[in-house]
Amino acid sequence: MNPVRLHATPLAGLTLIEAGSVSDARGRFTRVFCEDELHALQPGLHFPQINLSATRTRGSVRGLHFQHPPASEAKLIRCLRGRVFDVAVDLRAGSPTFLRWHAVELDAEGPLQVFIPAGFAHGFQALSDEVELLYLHTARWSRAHEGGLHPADPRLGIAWPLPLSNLSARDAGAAPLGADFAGITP
Ligand SMILES: Cc1cn([C@H]2C[C@H](O)[C@@H](COP(=O)(O)OP(=O)(O)O[C@H]3O[C@H](C)C(=O)[C@H](O)[C@H]3O)O2)c(=O)[nH]c1=O
Repeated sequence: MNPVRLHATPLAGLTLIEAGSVSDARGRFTRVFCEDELHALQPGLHFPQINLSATRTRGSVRGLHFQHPPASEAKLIRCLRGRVFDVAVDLRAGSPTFLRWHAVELDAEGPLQVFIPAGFAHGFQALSDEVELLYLHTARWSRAHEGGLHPADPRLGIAWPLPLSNLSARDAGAAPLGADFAGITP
């Protein structure tokens, strides 16, 4: 099996994971997560909740979401079907890259996954129809601690590849970031 490779990004802790896989005449076997291999990302990495979303139409956007402390969460994201423009925004109070975003294209055929540390907001745009995304969460979902940003928030300036579509009422109604927003301490 090809070894897993970790790639840093300009946002400290946000890491691209080139998952280990082996291909043969039958197809491909991919190791999505291994405690030992990904210990370097976060000691004691543990995922009490795993979610799966299916998005039907190209251009649809889900997010940007995060959870406030004490329910702040890191996420490991894997595209299982189609292709997405996956975005993480640094919300960590005092971070030198506060409110900066970074995006990566993930697709079901490639080895790339992304690890998003606690303190980041996450969202994605479907670049194909029929997208499925797998999320491994380091915290349980807590409606009381949910936070959200509008994907078109002018303070973020995210360069989405396609016109935004199919936002949920929650995402479309997300309040713009106030000038006084100082971030979260995960
Ligand atoms: C996350 C979650 C949600 N829910 C309920 C809440 C809503 O009634 C429904 C859909 O949740 P939401 O509209 O937040 O789903 P998305 O807009 O697809 O958000 C997801 O996609 C973006 C990109 C993310 O990063 C979030 O982690 C993830 O929540 O499931 C649950 O019951 N359990 C859960 O763990």
